[in-house]
Order: sequence, then C-alpha cells, then structure tokens
Amino acid sequence: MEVVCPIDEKRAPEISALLRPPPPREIQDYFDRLLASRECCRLKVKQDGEHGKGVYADVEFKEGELLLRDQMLFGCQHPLNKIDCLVCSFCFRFIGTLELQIGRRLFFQDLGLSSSHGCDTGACSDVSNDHGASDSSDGDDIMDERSCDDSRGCASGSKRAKVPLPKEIVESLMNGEIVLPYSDKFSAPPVVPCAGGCQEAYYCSKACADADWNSFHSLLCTGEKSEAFSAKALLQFMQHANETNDIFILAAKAIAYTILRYRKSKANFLTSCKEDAARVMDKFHMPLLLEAWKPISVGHKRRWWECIALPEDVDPSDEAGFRMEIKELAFKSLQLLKAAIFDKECEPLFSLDIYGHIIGMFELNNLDLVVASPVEDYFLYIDDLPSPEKEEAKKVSQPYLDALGDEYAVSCEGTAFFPLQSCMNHSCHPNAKAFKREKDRDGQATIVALKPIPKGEEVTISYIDEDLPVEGRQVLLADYGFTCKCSKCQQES
Ligand SMILES: C[S@@+](CC[C@H](N)C(=O)[O-])C[C@H]1O[C@@H](n2cnc3c(N)ncnc32)[C@H](O)[C@@H]1O
Repeated sequence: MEVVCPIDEKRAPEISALLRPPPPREIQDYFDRLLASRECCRLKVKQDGEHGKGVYADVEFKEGELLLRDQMLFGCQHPLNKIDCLVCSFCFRFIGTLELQIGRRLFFQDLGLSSSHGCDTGACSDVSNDHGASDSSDGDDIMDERSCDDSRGCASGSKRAKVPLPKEIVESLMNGEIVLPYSDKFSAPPVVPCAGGCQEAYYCSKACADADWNSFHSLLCTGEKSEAFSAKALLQFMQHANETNDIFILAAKAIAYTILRYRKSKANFLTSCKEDAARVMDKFHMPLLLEAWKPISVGHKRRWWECIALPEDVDPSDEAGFRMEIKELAFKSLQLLKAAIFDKECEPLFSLDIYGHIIGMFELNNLDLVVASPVEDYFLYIDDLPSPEKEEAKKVSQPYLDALGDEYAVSCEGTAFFPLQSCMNHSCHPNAKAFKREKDRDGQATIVALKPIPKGEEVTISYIDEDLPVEGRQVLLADYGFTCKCSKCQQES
C-alpha cells in the first residue's frame, strides 16, 4: 500500500520552496564564503560544469599537495563502533587516556559486545561502505604510510586467540590505576561529558561540547536538559536507527540543525524588529526557514527510495516492492523523530518528501569517516623502541596486546557529509583523493593532489576503486545515480 504522509500534502508549497535550489548567485555566495572560512581561497566552486557543480583549482597544485581540509556539516560514528572507540561526538578525535581506550575495549570484549571484525587497523582497511567514497589511508606513497606488521598477526590472515585479562586489571586500566609505559606520549584530550546529562555524547573540549549542543545536540540529547519534548520517543527513534540504518541519525541531525538555526535567526529578527511580532512573522517565517535550510538546500539530492541502487540480491522484477519498503522504513523513522522533536513552525521539515531528499543527499554525497586509533600507534611505538627499552616495555604491554587480539587497534568509523568535498565530481582517473595523513587525527576530510593540477582544471576524486574493471566500476557508480562516460570508461568499454 502507498505510504501517505499528510504533511506532504498540507505543506506542499513550502516543501517545493525548500526543494527548489536557491538562485545561482546565492549558491555562489554560499560556497565563496565557505571557502574563505576554510582559509582555502585556492579552490573555486563553479556551477556550470558538465556534471553540475564542481570544484576547480584556482592556482597550480603540486603532486602530494594539500588541496582542502573540509569540516563536516553532519557526521556520525557507526553505532557498533562506539563500543570500540571513545571519540569526541563533534570532531571525532579520540579522547581519554590510552589506558581508558584499551580498558573499554577489553571491558566490552568480555561482555561479548566488541564490534571488531578481522583485520581492522587504520593501515589495512580502506573502509568503504554503501554511503560513499572512502577517506582512505591506504599507504599511498605520496603520504605518510601506516605499516601493517605481520608480527602482530593482522596481515597474514592467521588469527591468534585472545588471552583475556582478569576483570580487576581491566577496571584498573579504565580508572587510571594502571599506567602503561610510554603511554603519556599518546594521551588524547580528557573526556568532557555532555552537559545535557545523556551519557551518550562525550567531547574533547568544552568548545566541541558547546558547538554540538548549539548545532544539533540540544534537540537530540536524551538527558534531563534536553530540549526534545520526549526523551522516550527520542530513544525509540535512536533504537530504530541503530537497528536499521544509521543514516537516519544523520537525517535527524540535519533537521535539528535547521530547526535550531531557524529559532536563533527568528529570535534575532524579533529583537531587532519594532513592528507587531505576529504580523511580521507571518511574512518572514518562510524566508527565515529557507535561510536556516540553506546549507542543505545547496547539496545535490534526490529522493532516497528513488536514487538508491537496487541491491544485487533483489530481483529486478521486485524493484517496485523494494523501493516501497525503503520508503516505508523512512516513514517509520520520520514518525519516531516527529514524536520526539516536532516543531509546528518547521512542520515542512517533517514531511516524507523532505526526509527522503535529506537521506538521498547523504546517499549520493557522503564520505566514510575514518580516524586512526592511538592504540595502534602505541604498540607500533613499543615495537620500534631500541633494546633494552623495548623488552622492558613489552613485559608490561604484551599481555594487553594479547588480550586485544589481532584487532588491537580499531579505527573510528562512521559516515559524514562534507559541504565542499561533496561538490567534487567523480573521475576514473582522478587528480585528487581523500587521504588521511599521519597528522590528521579528527573527522575532517583531507583532499590531496595525486598529480600536478594546473590552474583552472577541475579537481576530481574517485568515488570507487578506480582500478576495478570498467563493468565493476559502472555497477558501483550506479549507487551515485550516473553512468561514467570518462575517456577511460569509453576506451575500456
Ligand atoms: C557528490 S555529488 C558531486 C557534485 C554535483 N555535481 C553537484 O552538482 O552538486 C555527486 C553527483 O554528481 C554527479 N556526478 C559526479 N561525477 C560525475 C561524472 N563523472 N559523470 C556524471 N555525473 C557525475 C552525479 O549526479 C552524482 O550523483
């Protein structure tokens, strides 16, 4: 049966206004300001390219040169990965002592809750999910490499059994009673809990805690200071997202972000306005909502259930049924979110059409979020110590490595939308790539040049593994809603 969302009909004119791209001059202004705020005036976003918007070099770049560090607009850590890695909920850098990271892993591992799976160091994995291009650290020789040492068992495929440690030792690691040799060299910022009291979000600093609270978390916090009108409904929404698709959590962030921006600009507007508030708001409500929505309105998007590629295990004759199921899933998620944070003045944001477009935007643009773990660096450091310091340190550290097993250093993994990186088009012979350098320790996207890029040339990245045969590449690119017609694809076909 067709899913019907009453808001879609009731708010049709406002929904069309939200889905209509802003005028080109406004889009240009938005990206020019964004580039300036990233202190990155060496790139330009242009709107009239062959594939719509694109990013262009405004100076000449050398091979290996940094093009862009892009701050995410919306990001989330995969729910199971939260068990293995304690990271800042805003910037995604690792937080707390090395002992706390190891202790937490062992604690959850003992409870059978660890999510780690096979070889999962930042070095070996070019983690890629169905949400988009991967921010890889795959040992390309233009940048710092992270080696994967066979002696730790992660490259050879031979799995070593974990050697558990007593519960008291694990507790002492977590509460700071045990200090590992040289661990001070790997200390991360102290853990700042969420001021809303949810015990779900943790930060590296008060600045990150405040930024998260003001951007999204005040509406999405399940603690006692939350501004959501039902923490219970919010928990139900989160549970549904964790069990089905964490892209719903990102969509909730996009809606919360727009509502909070709308409320803030409305408050500022009313303070500065001398006329009768009710009458003025009637006129300015929609312009204020459109302005609050601007960062999302400029993103390339289609409805999720229409743009998602048909999975291999779905028979093409069942395509309509599959798309309907996806739509129903989104509708269920939206109802749960609406029960938790509905705002009458922002009602169009709770329409299924808008929800579908937000999720579709993530589907077509997102980059995998990967941040390497300091635990990996720690054990590599111990291994590289000269004798006799190495043997002395290993006497203490080895039992922890044995307890962690082959997956001793799980990276932080998630998915994120980056406003500038998401303007980069695909090429099967790209001139740039998303790449984490040794010093990139947070969730920002880092884009580096793979070859010299002359001024005026378009900056392209590969959304997929460009070394695959042409048929495989085209199948994966179908997820992004297009068939690649680059010279490499044409030659190979
Ligand atoms: C991440 S966005 C890139 C920015 C996009 N061009 C825009 O206007 O916002 C991805 C979308 O751009 C388009 N695109 C990117 N690379 C392409 C290519 N090589 N050929 C055709 N379309 C491409 C597709 O519509 C794809 O879904």
